[in-house]
Amino acid sequence: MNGYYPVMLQLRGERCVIIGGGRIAERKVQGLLEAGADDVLLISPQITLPLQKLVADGSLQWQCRTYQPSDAEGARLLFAATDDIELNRHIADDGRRAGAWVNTVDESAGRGFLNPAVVRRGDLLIAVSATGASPALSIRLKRELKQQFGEEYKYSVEQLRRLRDYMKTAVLEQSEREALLSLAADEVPLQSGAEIEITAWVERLRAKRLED
Ligand SMILES: C[C@@]1(CC(=O)O)c2cc3[nH]c(cc4nc(cc5[nH]c(cc(n2)[C@H]1CCC(=O)O)[C@@](C)(CC(=O)O)[C@@H]5CCC(=O)O)C(CC(=O)O)=C4CCC(=O)O)c(CCC(=O)O)c3CC(=O)O
Ligand SMILES: NC(=O)C1=CN([C@@H]2O[C@H](COP(=O)(O)OP(=O)(O)OC[C@H]3O[C@@H](n4cnc5c(N)ncnc54)[C@H](O)[C@@H]3O)[C@@H](O)[C@H]2O)C=CC1
Repeated sequence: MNGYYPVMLQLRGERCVIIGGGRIAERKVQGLLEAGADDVLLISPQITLPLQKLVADGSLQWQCRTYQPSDAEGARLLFAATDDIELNRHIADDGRRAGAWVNTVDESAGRGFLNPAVVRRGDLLIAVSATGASPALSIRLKRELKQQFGEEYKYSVEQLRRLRDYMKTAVLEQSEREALLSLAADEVPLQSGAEIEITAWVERLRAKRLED
């Protein structure tokens, strides 16, 4: 079995290298930038118009040339995103030898990582993967999740974070903190509006806990 282990990576300061500059490379670059990656290098003799715009505004570094094996060196994440399966396989091998995590956009995948379909609502990040069996299913589930977890979750998760930060110092007993945070999570999605007054919220949750 080829298993998969989900993780949330922080990419700030980490070098991400994409080989190829077509529609698929464009989607990979967009995903990286949405995740806060700030050292993204793309190598390709041709790139799409949206990619050119990202180069122009400084979000993306571009070397206008074909791939060479040393490109894998120093990459944390490496994307083999050309339209040449053989070449993608070579890029993947070079990348693994250089110690990078490799994403291959075609069936030459082999060992490495896959990109899930992603819904972002502020700090809430929902990722779905059919691990290669069906990108179409991942896209459908993403559409459904977007409807189920609307924009109001951004506000809700912000408030939950504030509450939790506050409780770390204000509610010292761990079992109580856990119970209150669990009750607060049950209240989500919150009606978005002004910032919730935290001490009143904690008192309300305490009262609710006693009721239960
Ligand atoms: C294994 C994986 C590796 C990887 O790329 O990470 C992979 C591989 C392949 N995709 C192919 C096809 C398509 N992929 C998409 C779309 C997405 N593909 C994504 C991920 C993944 N795709 C990984 C597995 C994820 C999983 O299974 O859940 C998404 C979720 C994330 C992303 O790419 O960032 C993104 C949606 C983003 C969004 O909308 O949110 C579309 C639709 C479209 O482009 O609009 C099509 C056309 C329809 C179809 O074929 O189903 C092909 C055949 C290529 C060919 O025919 O030549 C291969 C190669 C193969 O399977 O052999
Ligand atoms: N993973 C996924 O979600 C999907 C993957 N695919 C696969 O992705 C591949 C790429 O698709 P597109 O981006 O639409 O293709 P495309 O033809 O638009 O782009 C290919 C890019 O690779 C570059 N390239 C070619 N040779 C190169 C080299 N030696 N060095 C550096 N760059 C080079 C080209 O200049 C071009 O920018 C497809 O062949 C297909 O197998 C297709 C659909 C979805």
